[in-house]
Amino acid sequence: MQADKKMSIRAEVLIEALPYIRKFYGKTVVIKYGGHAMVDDRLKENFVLDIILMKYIGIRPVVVHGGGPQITKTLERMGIKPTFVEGQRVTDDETMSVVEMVLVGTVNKEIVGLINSHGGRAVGLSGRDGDLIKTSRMKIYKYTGDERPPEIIDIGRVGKVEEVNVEVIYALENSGFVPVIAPVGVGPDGTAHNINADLVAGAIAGALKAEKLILLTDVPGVMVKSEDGQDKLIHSMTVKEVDKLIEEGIAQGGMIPKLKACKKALNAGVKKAHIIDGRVEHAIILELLTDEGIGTEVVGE
Ligand SMILES: Nc1ncnc2c1ncn2[C@@H]1O[C@H](COP(=O)(O)OP(=O)(O)O)[C@@H](O)[C@H]1O
Ligand SMILES: CC(=O)N[C@@H](CCC(=O)OP(=O)(O)O)C(=O)O
Repeated sequence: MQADKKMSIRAEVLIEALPYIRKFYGKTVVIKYGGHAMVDDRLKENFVLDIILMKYIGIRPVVVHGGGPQITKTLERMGIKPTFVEGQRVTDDETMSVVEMVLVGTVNKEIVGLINSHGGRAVGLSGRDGDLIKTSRMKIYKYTGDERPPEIIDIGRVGKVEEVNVEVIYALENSGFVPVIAPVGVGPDGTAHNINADLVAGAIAGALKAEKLILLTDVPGVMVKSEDGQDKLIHSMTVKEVDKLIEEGIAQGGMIPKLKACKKALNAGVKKAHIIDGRVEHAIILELLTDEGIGTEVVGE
């Protein structure tokens, strides 16, 4: 390709981004960075560059990260077998200390370190800092029959988000920092609760009335089996369809909290939520600043 042609394509790409930059200038975008999308160093670097770019063009990114696979690996090394119910980790006291150590001590610091060493300004915190995320103990109801009351399954020290103290986030943003939040909450007795990171991201996006919630994961989006048995990507769905996908068993395991997070965020006033493939290089920028749009978008009714 000729050099001048190459230059003009580059210029076109930048110009294509202009309406999106204008649209999202000054707006908050909550990004959930899932543990499965933290695959290798190159992808991690692409992720932090996207966050830094967003910040420099005037968007207000708030990062919530996961680290489920990293917690599981540490537990297995210690000889503890991980158990999940509806995508939530059953968390006893010993598991809780591993969760906090891995999420707050390792994963959070790695992301903050990467953003800062690439020219951004990030501050890491967990939901216990400044009482950012207040939680109660989550109960899971299992319905066993029409007539019978539901069985309540105890999954231990797992938190349900009750309140987000947005002042903590505003304080950091107003000083030019990108908040990077680990999904650990504080219960009424001051002890730590483990919270699914998707649900934290949904609650924070809702509390901030964010423009967008973007959930990065390891699949192209929400998939459904088509008649020929192939997995097909759902490009767009409304918040009304979320419960149906869960009830019909189309969305399972880790996809359940993602869809619930999208629903919660949209019901709280967030304009759009996206479930996208974090294994695609620069997935956030592709979603935010190009005409293409990737993954599944969830919109209001
Ligand atoms: N209908 C569905 N479409 C896509 N993925 C689904 C669906 N149902 C269940 N899943 C599972 O959800 C997983 C994503 O959730 P999770 O493993 O918690 O990822 P993360 O660590 O990124 O939060 C996928 O890898 C897939 O196995
Ligand atoms: C209660 C609960 O399940 N908490 C999650 C928190 C981390 C998380 O959500 O990480 P991903 O987003 O990478 O899956 C866990 O212990 O795995």
